Amino acid sequence: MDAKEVAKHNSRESCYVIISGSVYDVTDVIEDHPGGSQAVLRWAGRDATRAYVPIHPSNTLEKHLPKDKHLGPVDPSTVELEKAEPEQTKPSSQHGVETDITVVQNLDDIEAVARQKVSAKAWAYFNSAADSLNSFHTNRADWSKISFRPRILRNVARANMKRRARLGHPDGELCLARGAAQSNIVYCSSTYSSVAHEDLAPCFGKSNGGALTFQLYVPRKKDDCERLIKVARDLKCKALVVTVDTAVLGRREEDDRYQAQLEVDEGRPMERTIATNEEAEGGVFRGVHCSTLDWDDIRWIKRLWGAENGPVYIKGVQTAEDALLAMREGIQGIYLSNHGGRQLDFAPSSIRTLLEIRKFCPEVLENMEVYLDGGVRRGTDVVKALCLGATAVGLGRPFLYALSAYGTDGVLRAIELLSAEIQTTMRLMGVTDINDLDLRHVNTKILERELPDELYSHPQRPYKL
Ligand SMILES: Cc1cc2nc3c(=O)[nH]c(=O)nc-3n(C[C@H](O)[C@H](O)[C@H](O)COP(=O)(O)O)c2cc1C
Repeated sequence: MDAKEVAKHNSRESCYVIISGSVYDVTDVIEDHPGGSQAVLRWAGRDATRAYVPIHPSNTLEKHLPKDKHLGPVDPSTVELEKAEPEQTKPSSQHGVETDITVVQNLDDIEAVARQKVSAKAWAYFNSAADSLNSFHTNRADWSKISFRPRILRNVARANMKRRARLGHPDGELCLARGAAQSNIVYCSSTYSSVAHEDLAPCFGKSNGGALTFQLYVPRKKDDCERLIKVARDLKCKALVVTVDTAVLGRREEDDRYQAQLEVDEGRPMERTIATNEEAEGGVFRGVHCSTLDWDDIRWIKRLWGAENGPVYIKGVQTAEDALLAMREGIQGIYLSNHGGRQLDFAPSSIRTLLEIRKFCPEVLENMEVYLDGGVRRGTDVVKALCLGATAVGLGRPFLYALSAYGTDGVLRAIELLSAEIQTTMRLMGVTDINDLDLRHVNTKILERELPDELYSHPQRPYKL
């Protein structure tokens, strides 16, 4: 096909794109695209290879686009070369000098290297958070409201760091999976992993450690949901982690601003659809996830997954009430998270939610696995979470940064640094076994003062869980 012919199909009504020398009719999938319709329409009638390839698993088109929409090769002599996006790559430091991996001493150092290395587009995506960034900043600030109560004169020459944990949350790429497997860490692969799930699974072969779990964004169509759960089951993922805090997508302004400016610079301003929910259709608002998701759906998902395949966890719990409801529903574990501050602004940090659970329904901690993430950057953060009863913690951005800065080596370095910090913290607290960490070892008074006095209740309108 001639590229001029492709260029005619440049609208919502008829949308062709060129990817790696082939033409595809993507008209029918515009509305279902996880990045929103604009992400596709931006490339309507054009060569989308450079935008598409880095973030999609290689088999995506085969899997999601019917064969009759694969329109065959484009005549290469008719394709105009697309201008490279500005700032696609940057020197590794302001002075153009590589920072050796041995120089980075903590996760913030790694983030600083990544910031220098990644494209402006990637930075905007990784770093962005909702609205005024309050949740994002609180996630880090709340850790400093808890202090330790160290004990002295204990022999800490040996420290046991092993703990039975079934879930963590580094975000998903092949290097992350390899790093997790090598370091015996649980890896939770995103629904939108840019590496096919089938390619991640072998990293967790018999001779390796760690475990693969599957994060599920519930799509609006039931059969899409069934298909995803089947993928997770077929790959023998050890747990299903259902993300429940994305009924609508938070507004990540840094990311949106970056994209919009790019369009303006290229003379193609975006459609002004952002603030309205007029596109909402079939129970979906701003985004592609199911906006009608409720406890009935969770029951359905649990049945579909099957108890014999491992636990189902829900990710995005932000109150004691919902933790209690999850327990009553017989959910095996909850994952306290505000999505790294990317969803609701002014959401509680997960450590605050954990403290709230301790205060109002400590039985949750006896009966369920409780994971958390958000702003975990130091071994001291991890130790505080464990003292308060978390089963394990997850990290999002730090591993994206580690991967961006140094590939798999960066992931291993980040794990090494964090692990060393945890050990040092434990020893300086006089603790030799990670399983001995408990409430005795922390002072939570400052953060406790900021918790509600009670779960809201009104004489005429009694509180409904
Ligand atoms: C770039 C990026 C992509 C993310 N993608 C997903 C996702 O696909 N599914 C999900 O449940 N959470 C996703 N999250 C949220 C993370 O799983 C995690 O909850 C959060 O990043 C933890 O906060 P932290 O980045 O401060 O460690 C994403 C976060 C970032 C920064």
